[in-house]
Amino acid sequence: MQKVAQGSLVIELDENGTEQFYDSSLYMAMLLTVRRPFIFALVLRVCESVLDTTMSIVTKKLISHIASSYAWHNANDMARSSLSKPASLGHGLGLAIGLASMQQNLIPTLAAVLTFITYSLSGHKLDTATIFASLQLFNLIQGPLRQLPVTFTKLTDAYVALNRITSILVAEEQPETVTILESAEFAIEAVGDFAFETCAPPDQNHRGTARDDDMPTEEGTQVEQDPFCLKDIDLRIRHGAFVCIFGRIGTGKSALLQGLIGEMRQTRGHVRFGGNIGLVTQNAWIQNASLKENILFGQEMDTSKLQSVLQACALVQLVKAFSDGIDTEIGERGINLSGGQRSRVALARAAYFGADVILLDDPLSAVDSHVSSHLVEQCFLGVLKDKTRVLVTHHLDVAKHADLIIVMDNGRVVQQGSYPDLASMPGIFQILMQEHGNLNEAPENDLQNSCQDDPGHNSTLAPAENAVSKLHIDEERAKGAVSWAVYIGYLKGLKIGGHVFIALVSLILGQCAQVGTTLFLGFWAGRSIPGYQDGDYMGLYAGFGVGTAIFIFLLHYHLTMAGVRAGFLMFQTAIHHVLRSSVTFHDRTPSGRIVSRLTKDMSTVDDNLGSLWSFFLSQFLSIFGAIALIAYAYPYLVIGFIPLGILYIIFALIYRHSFRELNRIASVTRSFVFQNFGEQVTGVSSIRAFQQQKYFLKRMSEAIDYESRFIYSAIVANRWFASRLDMLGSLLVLGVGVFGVCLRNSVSPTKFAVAFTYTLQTTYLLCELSQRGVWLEMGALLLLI
Ligand SMILES: Nc1ncnc2c1ncn2[C@@H]1O[C@H](COP(=O)(O)OP(=O)(O)OP(=O)(O)O)[C@@H](O)[C@H]1O
Repeated sequence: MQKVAQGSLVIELDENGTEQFYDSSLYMAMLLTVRRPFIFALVLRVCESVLDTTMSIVTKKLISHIASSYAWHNANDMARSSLSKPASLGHGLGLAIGLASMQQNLIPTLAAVLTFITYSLSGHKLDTATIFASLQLFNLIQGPLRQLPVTFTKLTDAYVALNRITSILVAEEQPETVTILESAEFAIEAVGDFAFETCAPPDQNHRGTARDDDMPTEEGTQVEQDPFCLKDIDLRIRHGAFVCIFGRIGTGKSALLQGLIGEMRQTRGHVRFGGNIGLVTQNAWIQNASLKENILFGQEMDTSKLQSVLQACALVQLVKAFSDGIDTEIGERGINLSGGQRSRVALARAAYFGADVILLDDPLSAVDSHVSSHLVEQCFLGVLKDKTRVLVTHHLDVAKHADLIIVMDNGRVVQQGSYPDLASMPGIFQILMQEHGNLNEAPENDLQNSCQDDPGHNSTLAPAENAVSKLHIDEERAKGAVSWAVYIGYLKGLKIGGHVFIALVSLILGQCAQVGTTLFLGFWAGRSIPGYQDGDYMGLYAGFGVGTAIFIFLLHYHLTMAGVRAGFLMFQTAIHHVLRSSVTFHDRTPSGRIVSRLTKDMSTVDDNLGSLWSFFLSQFLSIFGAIALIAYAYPYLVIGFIPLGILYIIFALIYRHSFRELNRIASVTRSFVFQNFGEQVTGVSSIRAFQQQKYFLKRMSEAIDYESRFIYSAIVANRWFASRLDMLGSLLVLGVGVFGVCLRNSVSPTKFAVAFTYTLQTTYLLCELSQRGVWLEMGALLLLI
């Protein structure tokens, strides 16, 4: 005798029978199993491709399109054309997932059918002990078999992710070309050549424009194809100097600042700063945080310093205009500021930071002459007067205040010197001065006006009466359970009723066929159908097996098709709405949140909803089948189900509530991670220039930790529930075992075997059912948001 022990179950099998049985069953099971990983790999590839396409559409095309042009009018066409590729992939995906899911569910049934037929054909007699002991073994391998493709998928997933991450990890790192030396003789010493790695995208490329208008040259046309270079740079700027950089557009003024801070590849020479650096970029970078956090930038709060910076940067009026004052959320998470306001906030950040060298890339471009004069007077020549300031600007009226003027042309410094020298010297600077008229007249009045009008002179920061209230929308988080109306709306709205109906019918028939198969095995073992020979039993049993296979295929195919169709329709609708929604919506909804919704959350709906439904429904019916079979064997045992059922409901309710809420919060916090990441990528040059990498890395890891906290709590909730279900399952098995022993004389071994087999199965199914039920609700929840 050989003992096969699994948990509390010990099955005793006859040695000959066991070997024969193992031979036939293992070959069948292996035959069916080895094909599965390949199908799953195929499905995975298709999924990856769909997800990649979708991600690129959402992040690159749509969101950037929305942000840049708000082109609502052709939103429909765009959504349709953008989605045509994923939509065509969807049908193949439906079929592949349908087949894969069918295989997964079919294998235990088919393996059992083929095994018993093979066993019988090889001249062995099927009896109750062999049938139900082997059925039990099939049930036992069912769990690992289900896990196998999941594990394989996860492994492939990890492999794909690793490949992608590797390409980022092995990417060339930016060399530290910038040296900061407090004791250096000059505030900035830059000697050498610099080059961009690639050509600028057409919309950023000024070179054509500048040359076409002014000096079209052969050189200009040729340079178009090569990345822009700065050549023969030789700058030595003394501490505390105010330097202005002038030149026509696209001549390399901003590039010079980028070269200095190491954002261009240095092909020759060196850059040395005599103190720490502050930077204001041309497109001012604003964090999704409060106005105060944007200005403080991780520094200690100093109220009087903040007041003077706000006043110098002409921000007092702005602060007073908000009811939350300096604590108002700005950027994507709050109020969107105008270009001029953004650059003044960035300027205030640089001024508050207290860096020794401040690089200012055209902060005056988006402000009128009135505010410009205020900034020059109060900020550049005021609070920053002791710092080394390098200002790129087209405002030639600032030139007279400069200690040093640098003129750029075609990536070279063509002139440098004091204002009187350059103004009297023939050259580009003189031409620019002539083109812009005599600039010595205007600013005086402007300056006076600015001082009178500017609320900066009123030092109080209390909100004005007509202050704008906070516009920041906290990410909504639906509460409570998902109502049936949502599910019905989902079915109606997505026009998948036909698929769902066929799936339900197939499910019921498939379940009947499955239970029938088990019962029929009992009849076969007892030879209880009069006039039936072994061949008849075999034929009918095979018929049951094929019937089950067909119904399972129909179930999974139709549910997957419904899921895929629903997924694409929802995605199309979501994209359509995002494109058609008002400017206010986009002003107030962070793009990180939209990207999170349209990618991660949509992919959860795509990947899981269809298969979750099919698992949920089939397991629900399996449990009914199992209870019916147990009731058939031991009607009195059903009474014992009642207290266990009550306990199960209590545990399930507690679990469902916490698991659902934890996942909801995790989904909301995930948006912050996306937001944080997007924000830091946009502001990477500022972060590097200010040397704030550590501070931002810390913020990012805090955001990830915060999200993980809820994910781990959800996993703990899962284990809590699973352990309680294990306990209930063990009680159920104990009950059936005790009944089996007590009623051994009145109940046939076949009946006991059927009841025992299904009791063990029910335990596993109950656990799966509850967990998938909650996941299903989570999927439905995503539809609400
Ligand atoms: N990130 C980049 N990558 C590659 N090339 C770039 C990049 N940024 C700018 N360029 C190229 O460098 C040239 C100089 O651009 P830059 O921004 O320095 O001009 P600018 O003198 O500051 O013009 P403007 O006055 O309009 O700001 C551009 O014509 C463009 O082709």
